[in-house]
Amino acid sequence: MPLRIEDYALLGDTQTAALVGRDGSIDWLCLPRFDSAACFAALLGTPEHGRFRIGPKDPASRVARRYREGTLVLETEFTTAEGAVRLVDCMPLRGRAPDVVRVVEGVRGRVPVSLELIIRFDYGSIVPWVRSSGGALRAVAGPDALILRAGVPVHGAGLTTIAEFDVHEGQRIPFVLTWHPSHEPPPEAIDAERAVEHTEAWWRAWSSRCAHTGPWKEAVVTSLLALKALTHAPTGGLVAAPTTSLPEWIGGARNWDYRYCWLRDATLTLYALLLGGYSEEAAAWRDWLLRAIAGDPSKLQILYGIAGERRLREIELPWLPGYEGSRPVRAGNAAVEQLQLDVYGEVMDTMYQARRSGLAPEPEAWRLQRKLMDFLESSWRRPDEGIWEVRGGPRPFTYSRVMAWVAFDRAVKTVEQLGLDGPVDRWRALREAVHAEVCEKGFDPGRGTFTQSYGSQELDASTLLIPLVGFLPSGDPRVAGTVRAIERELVRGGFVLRYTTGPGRTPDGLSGAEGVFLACSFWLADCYALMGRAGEARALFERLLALRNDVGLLSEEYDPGSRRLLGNFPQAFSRPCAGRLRVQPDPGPLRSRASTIPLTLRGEERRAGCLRNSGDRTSTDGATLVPLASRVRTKRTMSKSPSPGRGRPLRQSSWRSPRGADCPSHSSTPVMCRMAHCGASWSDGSAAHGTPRSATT
Ligand SMILES: OC[C@H]1O[C@H](O[C@H]2O[C@H](CO)[C@@H](O)[C@H](O)[C@H]2O)[C@H](O)[C@@H](O)[C@@H]1O
Repeated sequence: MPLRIEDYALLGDTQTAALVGRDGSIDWLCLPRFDSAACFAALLGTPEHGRFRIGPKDPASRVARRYREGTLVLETEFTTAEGAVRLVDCMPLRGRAPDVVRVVEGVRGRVPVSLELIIRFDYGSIVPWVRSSGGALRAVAGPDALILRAGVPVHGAGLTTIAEFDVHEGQRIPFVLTWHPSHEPPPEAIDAERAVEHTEAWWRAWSSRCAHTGPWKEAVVTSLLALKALTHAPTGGLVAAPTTSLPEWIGGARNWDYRYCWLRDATLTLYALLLGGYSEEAAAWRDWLLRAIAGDPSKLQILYGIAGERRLREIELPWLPGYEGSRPVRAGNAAVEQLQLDVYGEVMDTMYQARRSGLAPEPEAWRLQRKLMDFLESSWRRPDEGIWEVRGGPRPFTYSRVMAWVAFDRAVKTVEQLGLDGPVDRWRALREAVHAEVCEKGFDPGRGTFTQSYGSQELDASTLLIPLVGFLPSGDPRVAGTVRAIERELVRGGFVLRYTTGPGRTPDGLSGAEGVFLACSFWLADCYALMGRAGEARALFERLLALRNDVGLLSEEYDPGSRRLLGNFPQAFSRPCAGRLRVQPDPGPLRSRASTIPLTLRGEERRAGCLRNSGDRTSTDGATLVPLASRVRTKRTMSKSPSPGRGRPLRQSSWRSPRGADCPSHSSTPVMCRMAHCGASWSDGSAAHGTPRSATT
């Protein structure tokens, strides 16, 4: 049985990611990309579906984990009756091939350690042929090959690779697992120790550029590191989460594949990165966006594959029993076929913010945006599937139309403020028409709240975004009424449901319940801050931070009853981002609004994690709005750099540190080296024990 979701930590190389449990087991890994089939899928089944565990042979009395500061290099320390060992895990930034590097360090005493490697390609379904080759172990099936270079002898037992060895104080034993296409020769070995050093230095150089100077710095940096790990460096795409089918309710069927790029999720993430000072990632995502959506505007999708692929056919993987029995396990996502009108607002706002941030203009972008606006002009009244991607049929969702307003508003502002050319009077008129219709049909005057869709009685937490996108000011009584209604009807255990499920409730076409939605809970905190309710904003924000696991990660949802994280993990949507709230740790008593500033909120920060308020002015909330460009760093020098430890160029760019020095991971000379191999001969599964081959590296 897999561990609790919160017991996993993330490793990543900005092309794919692994989840490592507190027990030292990598239970989830897709290679070579986030959306490739998993070679370790124990997370959604049993160890027999693939995992790579290194840990003490006997039960540990204590397990402590942490990322090395400012990095995604994970240390897991196990204390046993015999002493203590530390497992250092990372995925080096990729050169030619993806690697997982694991180093066991003896901390105290002499600790018996066991290794178990179960490779099952294609989501736990294929047992590979395994051969010893050149002192390494090579597992092959179909297009995939994995090679293990181990610092101790390993051997086969049944369908598993195992090793048992003692680790004494001061000893260090390396392991490197490398994927490559099976038709190609294995990549050269890397030096595990150098790779750890370089990976650490790379992440530290990246995180040291964080522009956030306010409170909760550690939470912000961890959040940004996770977001960076969810970006796909070669294309600039950004996945919603690196997992599929972690359930929104234990035992339930609301299990979805998030290893793709949602325009919505990526847009929200982009703001967090921009606010953190990471304009290169923002530019890369803007370019990804323009490539992905190029073409006929009526063909705009709400999500794409990592490189902009359009077909993401949803299938079930019936051989996987699912996380704690939560079936079905799905790959692909049928939401790709849906109309979700909010996406147009998200795209228009992203492009508007990008221009205001000083990102180099992209000549084709405005032409494309104008086409999108033409499409929206004729389509904004169409029923759609909405932000929550309901599967119960299209409806006139209120939030979708709020975002149509955002699209027209940002089009107008792009002309007015940035001097681009367009039918601004027509867009102004449309903006007004949408606003009037939403306020008339999406608002229930009897209850004083915006509703989920026109004429519906249901509430929806997406309407919390109304003041955050600038549709109405936070002082508007309709906003206050909506916040009150949501507090009354959608709050559970202090957090926010996106809507209520069950018979007669939101017709989402799905059965079963779900947890509270963490992004919506952050939005409520944002609303409190905007409304001058600083104490409540801070309290909710800190309650949300307290839900992060021991290494600072959040999933999509949470069950306040069982106190467990739920849903895909870690989820980009759920990040406390840089500057989400700039509530001072202790603001003292609130003063009247519109007087002096009770909360140190800046305009772009007020929109952190969601779309920014649109004006550059002093708001009626008494918060100072500061142009985004004033906080975003200028583009840095980018250079080609060597691969950590393997002597091949990295495909991605490196950065200079804030102080101008080269990132140490890229300025040092690459080393060509090989690990000591055991040369053991054995097999995994049906393959015969192989004769050791000469090294192929
Ligand atoms: O609730 C049903 C839908 O759930 C998923 O969508 C959710 O995740 C998306 C990615 O984070 C997010 O953009 C969306 O707003 C969420 O509702 C799932 O991907 C859908 O297929 C499913 O219908």
